[in-house]
Amino acid sequence: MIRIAPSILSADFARLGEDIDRCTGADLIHVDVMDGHFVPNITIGPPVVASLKKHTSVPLDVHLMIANPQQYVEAFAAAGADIITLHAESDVHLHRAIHQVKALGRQVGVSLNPATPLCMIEEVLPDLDMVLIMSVNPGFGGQKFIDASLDKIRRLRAMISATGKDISIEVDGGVTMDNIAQIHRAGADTFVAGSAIFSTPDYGHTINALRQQCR
Ligand SMILES: O=C(CO)[C@H](O)[C@H](O)COP(=O)(O)O
Ligand SMILES: [Fe+2]
Repeated sequence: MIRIAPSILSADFARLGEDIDRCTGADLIHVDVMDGHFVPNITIGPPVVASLKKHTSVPLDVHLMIANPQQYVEAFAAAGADIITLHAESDVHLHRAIHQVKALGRQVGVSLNPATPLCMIEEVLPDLDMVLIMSVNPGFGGQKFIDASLDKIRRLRAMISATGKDISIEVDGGVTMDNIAQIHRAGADTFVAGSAIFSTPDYGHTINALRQQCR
């Protein structure tokens, strides 16, 4: 399975619906939620997710880069998030937060910053639908892929194999036409791409080309 998830952080917020419609072939729409505390940037909240839900049938992949995620999980689930991903660094009670998302009937992911080791999720890995490896420091689009992420993805794939469960590895940050095949070979199956898609004239064509690079 290969999933391409355009990150609307790089879309034109004044024409969000139109930009999403132009993402033909997208498997997920990646929604970056930033609060100005956990990361040094502010983006969007549940009302925008609710509007997107009404606009598109593509599943919404909500990446929470916020402090106290447990306080907001219910609102994002009610707004229509299909996958809710929290950062391991943002909640010392990660187990509770994961089970809060599951109890709301949503798929759950946990994200790790580039400096956070894989052992942070060892105890909760079998509970997860997805692990999101940040391949840039979160907060902004258009940054360069951190090459050390490749080895981290390989080690995570081995950890997942040992669980015997079907857990996705999503990679977010600096994914391009030039490196997506290498990231796929390392073990990732879900690819977030913001600037690599929204800086091109034909988003659908670029999504298809990114997928073809993995084949
Ligand atoms: O979570 C994110 C940043 O914190 C974004 O999803 C990510 O940066 C995508 O942008 P690009 O593909 O341009 O790197
Ligand atoms: Fe993201």
